[in-house]
Amino acid sequence: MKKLIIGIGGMTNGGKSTLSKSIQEHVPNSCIVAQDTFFKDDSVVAVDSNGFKQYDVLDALHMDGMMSDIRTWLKDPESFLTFRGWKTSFPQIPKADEVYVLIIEGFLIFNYRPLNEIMDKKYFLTIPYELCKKRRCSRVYTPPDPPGYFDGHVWPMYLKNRKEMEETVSDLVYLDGMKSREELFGTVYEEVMLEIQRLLGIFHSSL
Ligand SMILES: Nc1ncnc2c1ncn2[C@@H]1O[C@H](COP(=O)(O)OP(=O)(O)OP(=O)(O)O)[C@@H](O)[C@H]1O
Ligand SMILES: NC(=O)c1ccc[n+]([C@@H]2O[C@H](CO)[C@@H](O)[C@H]2O)c1
Repeated sequence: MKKLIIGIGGMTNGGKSTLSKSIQEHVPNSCIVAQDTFFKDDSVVAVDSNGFKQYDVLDALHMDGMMSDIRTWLKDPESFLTFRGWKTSFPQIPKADEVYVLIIEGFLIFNYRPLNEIMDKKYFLTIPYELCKKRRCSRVYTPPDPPGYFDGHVWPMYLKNRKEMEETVSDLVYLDGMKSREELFGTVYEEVMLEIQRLLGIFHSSL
C-alpha cells in the first residue's frame, strides 16, 4: 500500500475547505483532516490588550490531537477511512494497487514543523485583502468575530504567520484563490492523479 499526503493551506476564506472537499470527493481512498476541528475551547484561548481572543495562533489549536489523528491514518489508512466514515463510492481497486491519500487542510498547517515534514505536496491559497475581508465578514464562526476583529487580529496575525512560514518552508505551490472553484480543482486534481500514477509506477510519455 502506498501513501500520499497533500497539504491544502492558505489564508482565512481563501477556499481551503471548498477545494479540499472537491479533491476528496474525486480521489479514491482519500480523506481530510481539517485543522479547524482542533480549536481549543473558547475559555482557554488567550485574550490581548484590546480584548481580542487570540484564535489565529498555533497556541489556540490542539496540534497534538491533530498529529495523533494523522498518526492513526499513517498506521492504517484503510481502517481510518472505514471508522471515520470516509466512504468511497469508487469501484474497489485491487489492494496492491492502492494509494491512500490524506488531505491536511488548514490555515496554519505550514507553520507547524511536524506537519511540514510529512507532507508530499504543499498548496497555499491566497486572495487579496479586500476579498478576504468581504468573505470573512459574511461568515459566522463560533464564537462570532467581534467588531474590528479582522483588522485587529485576523489580518495582522496572517501577515505574521505568513512571514514565519515563508522563512521556513520553501516548497510551497501558491494558488490564486480568485480563480473559479472548477479551475482550482482541475489544477490540483490533475497533479494529485499524476502523483498517484507515479507512485503506482504508471508513467506517461508525451510521444
Ligand atoms: N474559488 C472560489 N471562488 C469564489 N468563491 C469561493 C471559492 N472558493 C471558496 N469560495 C467561497 O468563499 C468562502 C470561503 O470558502 P472556504 O470555506 O472554502 O474557505 P476556507 O479557506 O476553508 O475558510 P476558513 O478556513 O477561514 O473558514 C465560502 O463562502 C466559499 O463558498
Ligand atoms: N472554533 C472555531 O472553529 C473558530 C473559532 C473562532 C475563530 N475561528 C477562525 O477560524 C479561522 C481559521 O479557519 C481563524 O481565522 C479563526 O479566527 C475559528
